[in-house]
Amino acid sequence: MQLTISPENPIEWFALRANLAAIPLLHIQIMPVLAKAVLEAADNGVFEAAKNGPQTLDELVQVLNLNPKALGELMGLLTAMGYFNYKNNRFTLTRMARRFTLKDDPMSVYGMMIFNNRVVWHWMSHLGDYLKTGKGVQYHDTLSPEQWQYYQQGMIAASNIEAREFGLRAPVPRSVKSGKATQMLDIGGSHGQHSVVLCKKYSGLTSAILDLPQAIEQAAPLLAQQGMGDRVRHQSGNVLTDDLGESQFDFILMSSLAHHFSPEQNQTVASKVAKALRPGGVFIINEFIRPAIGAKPELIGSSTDLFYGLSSTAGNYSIDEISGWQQTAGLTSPKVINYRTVPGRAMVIARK
Ligand SMILES: C[S@@+](CC[C@H](N)C(=O)[O-])C[C@H]1O[C@@H](n2cnc3c(N)ncnc32)[C@H](O)[C@@H]1O
Repeated sequence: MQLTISPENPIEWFALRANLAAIPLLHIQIMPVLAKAVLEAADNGVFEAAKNGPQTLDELVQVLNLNPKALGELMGLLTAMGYFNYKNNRFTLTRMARRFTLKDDPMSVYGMMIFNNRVVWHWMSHLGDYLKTGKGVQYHDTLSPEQWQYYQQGMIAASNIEAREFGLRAPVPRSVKSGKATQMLDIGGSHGQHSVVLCKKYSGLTSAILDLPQAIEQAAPLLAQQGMGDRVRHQSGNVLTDDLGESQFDFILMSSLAHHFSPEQNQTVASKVAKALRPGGVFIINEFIRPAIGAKPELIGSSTDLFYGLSSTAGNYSIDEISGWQQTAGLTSPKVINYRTVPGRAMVIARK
């Protein structure tokens, strides 16, 4: 996906064509303000305050206890960005804002906004150091319990967008469909959304979510809300150091974890997975994909690549790299399913 600048009149069109528009000013002055405005709006309850209908600025000021001048500026920007409509002195949430910013919508990214505002935003000032040293924040080693909570809530919000499509399109072994195969392993599965959609779809399937103890402490209440009981349960551990056993699982998923690991670590995990799968079993690596060198640059794949470098010293990988780990581990029939709902993201699938 590309974010493009689209001219609204012939003069702007001409300025762009004639290379007179200072595009870097948009990136350095406008875009950081846009991002932070949305994050602070969510964190200060601005979207929630308009949930039940149109609000005047005065009404918002009173409910939110914010400075009238500053909130007026914020509301103007949020309106320009398409989060609110303004008519008869009142602000009304747009359809887009209602779907994605309110806490209780199933597609909401609210948790991600809080994680980004309270935790991730501070990492950005580390980018210059990262460029010099190549060493990222390594946040899995440093988060406080409160930050782990924002992280897990952020992850469930991010996965809400793709979980439905994952459930519809993830290929499982025939034995799972027929109810004969029963065991799934969800590596770094956190909140368990991916396991939950599959276990709801295939009534014979149960899933173990392998994650770090600090993550499980905060993710357990999120999983409990799904009401899956023992069919989807947490298993405390570390995939880099734990043995995954032999011929135990029919289906193994690793979603959004490969980008935190080096290629060598991913190869180690793929080899453990190959051993832990039963014959005919399926291994899916679910990831944002880095466009192959020489391919058309793509904004989501490229920006998440830099972001995962900054946050975990790793990054995105190409389809070839990911399927290479699977094949080196002895798995076959690599196949790719590109998400329709999340641009730049794919399931890379292999079988034993
Ligand atoms: C970015 S989140 C992805 C969560 C979920 N799989 C998803 O797709 O939404 C990465 C998860 O991997 C876990 N994790 C990180 N390092 C791990 C390790 N060495 N072993 C197991 N889990 C790990 C984190 O605690 C976190 O819950």
